[in-house]
Amino acid sequence: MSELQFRDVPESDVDRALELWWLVFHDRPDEKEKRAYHRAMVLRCDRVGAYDGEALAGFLVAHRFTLSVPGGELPCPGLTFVSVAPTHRRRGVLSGMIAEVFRRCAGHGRPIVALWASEAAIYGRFGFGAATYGTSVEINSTRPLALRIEADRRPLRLIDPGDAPDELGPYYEATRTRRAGRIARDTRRWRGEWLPETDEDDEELGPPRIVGLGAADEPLAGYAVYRTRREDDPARPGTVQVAELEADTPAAEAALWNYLAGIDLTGTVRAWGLAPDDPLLLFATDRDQVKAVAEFPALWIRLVDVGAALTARSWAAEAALVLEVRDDRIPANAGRFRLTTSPHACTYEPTPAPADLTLDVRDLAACYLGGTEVRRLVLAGLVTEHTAGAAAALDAALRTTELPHTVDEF
Ligand SMILES: CC(=O)SCCNC(=O)CCNC(=O)[C@H](O)C(C)(C)COP(=O)(O)OP(=O)(O)OC[C@H]1O[C@@H](n2cnc3c(N)ncnc32)[C@H](O)[C@@H]1OP(=O)(O)O
Repeated sequence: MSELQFRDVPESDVDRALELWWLVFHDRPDEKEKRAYHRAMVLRCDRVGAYDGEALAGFLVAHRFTLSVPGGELPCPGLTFVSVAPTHRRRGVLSGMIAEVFRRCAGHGRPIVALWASEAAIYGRFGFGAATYGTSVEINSTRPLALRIEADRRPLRLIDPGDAPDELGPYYEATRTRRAGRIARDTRRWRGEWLPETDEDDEELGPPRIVGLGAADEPLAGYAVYRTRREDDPARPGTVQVAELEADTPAAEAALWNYLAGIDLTGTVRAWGLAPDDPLLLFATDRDQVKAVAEFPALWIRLVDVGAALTARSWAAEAALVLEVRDDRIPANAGRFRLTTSPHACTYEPTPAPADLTLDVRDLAACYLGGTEVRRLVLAGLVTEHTAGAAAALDAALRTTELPHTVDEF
């Protein structure tokens, strides 16, 4: 292996980069239409290649996303298609590509980077922390869904997927201000990622269906995007697979779950990634009927420029704390800094003062959107609290009304 070079992947190399992606994910090259879709998507992204001479040993792309953070949003490269040739594994190819991404972000107004990990063990070493979690839920819908609250009685209506970007887009945008961790979706993303006729991960599922709450001349009060699976054996009921459910109120949410659980010829509703604080988990009468079957780290965040990231979000309470941050990949983040927060302002300045808390940059990333409590990390032995009450003070400042959450896997 000659010395690796980490550089841009020109358009002329995109086809072999896609071949590498199919190879490492044990996938079959897409059919023509899908191939063109992926090619066009990759061309819209920033691209990093690891070149061993002329051979492409590694590849990744960064979507140019905008991510909601508490109180606002930030530009956020979204890493995906991370692929290292099987001939070049464990020789620092991924490490070199990630370092190149960080170089491109630092000082360019991109203080955070996000990804979904193929394996949870990979990205912590690079300073990524799991910033949102998903809860997979399974509902036994062979009997009526038992709920402790009254469902909203407004009419339900089916929405043509073709109209979804216009009908659901503005509603989804509004939810981004409620929950951190959500990426802005343009029409192309709605159509390409959310509403393709065939589900990429499960081709046996039917086409996308959308139900909205509220009459056609009323503002939407909630919606669900779902697909159904028909069983060939008439003795076995089918499945409703929920991709996304958003609602204004618990009553609106109850109406949508009632609808999904009531679809004829189905006996199970599965939702793969609800927010851990989704109201369904509390207002379901029978938690044997509505079961949380898995919890998983969803969106991973890296604070590439800790100061810029911290001062860009809003804060729920006043705090004045010295943080000692460890970051062995980006030295500018490492050291002691005084964090001063209030609901109106935030400063973050280097200081020689002794630390109240010592923490790794990956753990700060896990707490950044408000999804993980610092106190829990102290209890787990990951964060050191030098001043009693410092973790509680930081938690009070980080707190958000609703937990961060996203189902926009990329
Ligand atoms: C955001 C996304 O796209 S996620 C998709 C990630 N890609 C895949 O899973 C496709 C198949 N796998 C691959 O292409 C490669 O094995 C990769 C990308 C996971 C790793 O690439 P490599 O070039 O081998 O990683 P690299 O040599 O830089 O390893 C860096 C460190 O991570 C560790 N590491 C790498 N892969 C893994 C893994 N799968 N599990 C645990 N640790 C890992 C290495 O041991 C090394 O540890 P060290 O720093 O203690 O020595």
